[in-house]
Amino acid sequence: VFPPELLFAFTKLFHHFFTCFSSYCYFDITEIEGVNTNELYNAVQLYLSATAVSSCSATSSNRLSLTRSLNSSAITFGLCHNDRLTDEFNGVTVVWEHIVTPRQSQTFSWRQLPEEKRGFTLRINKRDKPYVLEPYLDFINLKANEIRRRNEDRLLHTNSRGGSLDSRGQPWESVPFKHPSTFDTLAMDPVKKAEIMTDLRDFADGQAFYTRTGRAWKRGYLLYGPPGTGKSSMIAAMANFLGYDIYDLELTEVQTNLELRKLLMKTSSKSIIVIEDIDCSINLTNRKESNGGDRCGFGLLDGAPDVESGGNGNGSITLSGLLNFTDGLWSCCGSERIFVFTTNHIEKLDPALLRSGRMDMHVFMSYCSFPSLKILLKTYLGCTADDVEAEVLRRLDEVIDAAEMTPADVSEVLIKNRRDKDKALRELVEALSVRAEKNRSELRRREEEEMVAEEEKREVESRRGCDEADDGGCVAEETWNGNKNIK
Ligand SMILES: Nc1ncnc2c1ncn2[C@@H]1O[C@H](COP(=O)(O)OP(=O)(O)OP(=O)(O)O)[C@@H](O)[C@H]1O
Ligand SMILES: [Mg+2]
Repeated sequence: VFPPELLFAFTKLFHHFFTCFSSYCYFDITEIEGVNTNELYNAVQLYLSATAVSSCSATSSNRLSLTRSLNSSAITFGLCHNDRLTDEFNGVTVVWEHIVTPRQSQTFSWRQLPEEKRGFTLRINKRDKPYVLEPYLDFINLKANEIRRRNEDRLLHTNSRGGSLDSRGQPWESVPFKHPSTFDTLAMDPVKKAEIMTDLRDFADGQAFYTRTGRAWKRGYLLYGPPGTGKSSMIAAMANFLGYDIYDLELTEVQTNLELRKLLMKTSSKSIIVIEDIDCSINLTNRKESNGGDRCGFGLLDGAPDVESGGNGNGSITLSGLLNFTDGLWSCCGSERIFVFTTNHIEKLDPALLRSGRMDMHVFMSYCSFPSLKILLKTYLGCTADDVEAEVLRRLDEVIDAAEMTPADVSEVLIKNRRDKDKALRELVEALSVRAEKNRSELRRREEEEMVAEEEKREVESRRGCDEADDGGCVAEETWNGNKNIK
């Protein structure tokens, strides 16, 4: 009945009247501001998605919307249109309302806008506003970033172009990281595994501790052991456990210490920086030429010379360059980073690289032990120790250590026979027994060889002793005779 102008004026007046007497203040956070997406809207949406699912009863209805964005493996929950949610922060209760209204027909815009106008309205008591609003919004941003990281798939970065930059000024190339390895599937001693998981959790939650103790927020792990014992799988499990990205640093592609430093500066926080096979990631022949005769190239190996042509770190990668990379001033240009080095030969590495502060935790990845075998049986055959015949279990326990088989070899036997559990176990016992017998006979052969060598050595020594004794005897006699003669 009202003409539109009058209705508008009336609404405005009512709103003004209402605001004057209301004890609440309202904040509108619209999805699009002008033509730009409002970051705060996205943050609030993510934050409320976590709050909504944990407190479904706090919403004004029992309905939540579900979404999954492209390439994300996580599902997010959201408030339905025009729904409300009550939240609490520092003892203050606030109310969120999700408001969706149809957009008026568009005239011209540089950007196609959605058909609906979406926004959140935050209701706070006026007396709480001065001390709650800002910290609450900061808190929301922080939580939203955490959720974003959890929802997004991990990224695997690599420096395949060495240290040179692409058109966006990035030295790293990235692909989605979808390695399925987790600590549940990793076969290793459960006590050691729990220790590593606690260490990682303490590290991730340890910002205050690192600040208080004046340490850079970083940690180094050295994974060492024979090939196929799960070093790379462990790195993937670590990344999945913490939700960190991985930077796989190919050292052979990096030419200078400066490039190495630039690569480090371009890594993000909450990431794992990996150098695999650190003892042999260098092409010795190429390095020999460019280094002008440095026999070990990078000088990473124990006792190798640390030649730095030019003296300013610009000539080639050196041990000192790598040491600074892991524990120098530049290593803390970001935060919350883990360095992981892997090697098959720990004894070849320079002690400086292994010291605490650089490699804080040394993890030996061993041949398959009985506890590790039980984990593999569970993941590959879906059976626990109780499902396996006592005699078979006893036999496995008997031969597993002597067999010195890697988890990679054991899992190969299980993969081949995964459809027939009994056959898999039979073949595994067979393979382990054969390997154990081979190792034992090899050991016997070596012991016999050592015994023979020892025997020969003793014989030679006793013959030499005898000869010397003979020689000594003659001399003594001669001397005696001589002396006697002289006498
Ligand atoms: N401890 C383990 N737990 C579960 N699976 C393992 C383990 N060790 C090896 N494997 C299996 O064997 C394969 C090889 O393992 P991985 O690449 O992690 O070994 P590695 O120690 O990194 O070997 P290398 O020293 O040759 O790089 C993987 O596909 C993995 O499935
Ligand atoms: Mg590996």
